[in-house]
Amino acid sequence: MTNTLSLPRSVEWEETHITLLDQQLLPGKVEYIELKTIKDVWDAIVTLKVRGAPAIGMTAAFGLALAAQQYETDSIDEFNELLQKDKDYLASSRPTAVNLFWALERMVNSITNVTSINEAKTTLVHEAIRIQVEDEEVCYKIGDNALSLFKKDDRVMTICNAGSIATAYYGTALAPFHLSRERDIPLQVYACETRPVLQGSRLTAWELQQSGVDVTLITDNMAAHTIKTKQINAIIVGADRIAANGDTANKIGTYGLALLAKAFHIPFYVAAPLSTFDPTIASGEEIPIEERNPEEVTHLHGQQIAPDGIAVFNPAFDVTPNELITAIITDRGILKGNYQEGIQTLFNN
Ligand SMILES: CSC[C@H]1O[C@H](OP(=O)(O)O)[C@H](O)[C@@H]1O
Repeated sequence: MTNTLSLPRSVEWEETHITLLDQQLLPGKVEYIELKTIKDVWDAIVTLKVRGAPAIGMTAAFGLALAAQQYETDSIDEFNELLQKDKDYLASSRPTAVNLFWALERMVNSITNVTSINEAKTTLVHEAIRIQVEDEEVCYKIGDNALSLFKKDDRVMTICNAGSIATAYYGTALAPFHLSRERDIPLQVYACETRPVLQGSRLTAWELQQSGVDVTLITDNMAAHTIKTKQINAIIVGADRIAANGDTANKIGTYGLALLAKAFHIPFYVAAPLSTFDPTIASGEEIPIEERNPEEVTHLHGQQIAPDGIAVFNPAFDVTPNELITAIITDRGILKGNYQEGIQTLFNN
């Protein structure tokens, strides 16, 4: 895997703190902040300074490792109690992306057999780094598999940001676009701005520009007209949680794009690592959908754009039923057809 790209990285472990790209300041400012406490990490996840399912999981893993370095106890049992408390605290930051809970569970399980406090502290750091390194390798494979579904000059639509800054590197839905630059398979990307937090205009448009990908920004309500008039060939999106039957939670607006894909008879792809699957839930009905601060809808960069006292519904995600998904692209291959069986096979091997 030769990395000739120079994409921004969302998070880095620095021993005494975590360095984080503050995604709330993009695209105007490319600024990195230092997270020195577990509260800093929790706040960064809640306020979307770091966002994107895999990036949330990685950052929480680093946050748990950082907190554990400060534990002052000689008892392994007490160490584990402190770790469980901090794990539960970080797990309270956001409810939908299963990567957060997957990463935290993996971190706690990593010290099951340690015999000393120092070994526990070192193991936690190494496990968090392993999660990040593995995610970069996984995203490369997702990009490789996704690119096989596109041909030269295809016009592809996407929503939100499932890019390099939402993962360890490369991204999931955006990975094929970054790799297409390296392999001279020019693609045209149409990025939905993704109200209300604007991950599409602020992050995806910026990220794809950084790697020289041909990207055009549209507002979310332009999607149908754009698919028709620009003859979009396919839609590809990320995921925050995929149920055992393939129902997929992703950024609000994704379900609408899936319905448009069906109406226009074009493929609708979901790109995701195995850490975004939740085989413990049967269907999308069980996926918790985060509802966020109404001010994300009533204000734009601090400017009020709706009347005082207006009622607001601000779900951050929606669930696309599996029957609207043409294929789920993973690092282990491309799932099509009976997702229940395909996902079961993925997790049994
Ligand atoms: C590979 S990122 C997956 C996913 O996360 C984003 O949500 P948010 O920006 O609220 O964290 C979006 O749904 C992406 O598709």
